[in-house]
Amino acid sequence: MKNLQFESPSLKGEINVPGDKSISHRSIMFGAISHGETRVTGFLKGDDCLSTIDCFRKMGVQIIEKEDEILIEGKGFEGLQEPSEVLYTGNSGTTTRLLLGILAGQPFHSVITGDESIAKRPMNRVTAPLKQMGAVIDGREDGNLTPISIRGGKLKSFHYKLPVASAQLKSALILAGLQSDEETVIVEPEKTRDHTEKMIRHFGGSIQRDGQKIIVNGNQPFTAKDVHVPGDISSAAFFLTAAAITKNSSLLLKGVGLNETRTGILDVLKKMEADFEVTQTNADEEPEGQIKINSSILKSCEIGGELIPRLIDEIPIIALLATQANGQTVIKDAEELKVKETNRIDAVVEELKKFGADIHATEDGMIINGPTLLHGAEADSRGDHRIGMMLAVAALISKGQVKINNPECISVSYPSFFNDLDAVIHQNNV
Ligand SMILES: O=C(O)C1=C[C@@H](OP(=O)(O)O)[C@@H](O)[C@H](O)C1
Ligand SMILES: C=C(OP(=O)(O)O)C(=O)O
Repeated sequence: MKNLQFESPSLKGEINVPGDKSISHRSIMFGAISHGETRVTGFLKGDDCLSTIDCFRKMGVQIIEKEDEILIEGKGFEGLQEPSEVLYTGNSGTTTRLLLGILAGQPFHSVITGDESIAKRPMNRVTAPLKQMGAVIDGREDGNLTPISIRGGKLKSFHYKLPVASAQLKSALILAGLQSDEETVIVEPEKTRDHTEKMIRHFGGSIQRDGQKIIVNGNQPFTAKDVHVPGDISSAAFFLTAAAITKNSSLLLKGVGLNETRTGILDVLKKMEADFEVTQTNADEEPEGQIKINSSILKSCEIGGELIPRLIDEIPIIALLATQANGQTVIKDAEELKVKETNRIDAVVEELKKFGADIHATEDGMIINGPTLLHGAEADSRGDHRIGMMLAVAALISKGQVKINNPECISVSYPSFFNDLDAVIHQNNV
């Protein structure tokens, strides 16, 4: 339980945003399936990414964790070994789904399982196409739910239209396709984060994109290459919101990843007329920059369509932002929120109602009327890191005490969240 109470806090100063979770996962995976030593800097030592390291170690990959870098001794796809233990993916959907794609091409048996949240998340979207490619997969509900066992092997050429816009599904199929002798063609309904594609090119491979179609050939050799992980814009989103909705705030967020498949939150801040400025500091394949944001007078907006995959993990904090915007904000086309760490439509709506927010759930999102004065509440992260951080930011503008149940889960994606928050708060703490 975390008790928070603030008196008109302002946020001032700088934050070095911790490493991007999606890129950190992929740095370990590509380091492992390439040949030679990969050095990763900026790696996010959050629980989810540590689960990825643990699974690859169980497959015989040597990974050394140092204070500020990770060293991976890559052995290629062919160097992965049959694990003698269950591969435990913790709370991480990304680890579970991408690993299934890698294991689909491996001629050995393994079992994947995770925590109680993972046990409820649909894996069919990945296991069904992987079975069609030739992997032997079983699990609860015919391979939909963990624990899942998989025996991979030779994979067939595959053309597949993704039924949902999911970077995890796309990436799992790409990782399987890389182990096939033939071509894999994937069509996505909407463009999702493209870190896997960028990693392939970074490690010396090739992958083509033609509109919504992605084409990848198997049997590509990957060569180790150092990876610099930029800061996670999904983590920065909590502080962007915190600064925008508190009075007399001015924050500088440094080292933020600006991959355009991830910057939907910036589009929303623009639509809401927030007072912020982005300066790109490098134009690498994964661009990076800094964002200066001040207290803002916000306007409501509509969020849906192609924007959704570009901000899917930011919706809980965007909902809080919307409680402080003038007018009605409508979030739609976001059914995918129901199959995250929690049902994030229900979790956001039910938890924010406890603070007095004017918010209600719809089939594919939520409707929020603002601005509303929030009051203290006893709230629950429900074991979902993004809900936990959203509640902590809500506490900044709530009159009275806020109690957050199970704040520990925040370490999944942002272990230093409360330290960073403490460092930028200027207030009369009660
Ligand atoms: O590929 C990734 O790294 C991720 C993709 C998204 O999930 P979906 O692919 O299920 O949309 C996102 O919600 C998750 O936090 C990370
Ligand atoms: C949905 C998330 O992660 P994952 O799917 O990897 O558990 C998230 O980080 O918000």
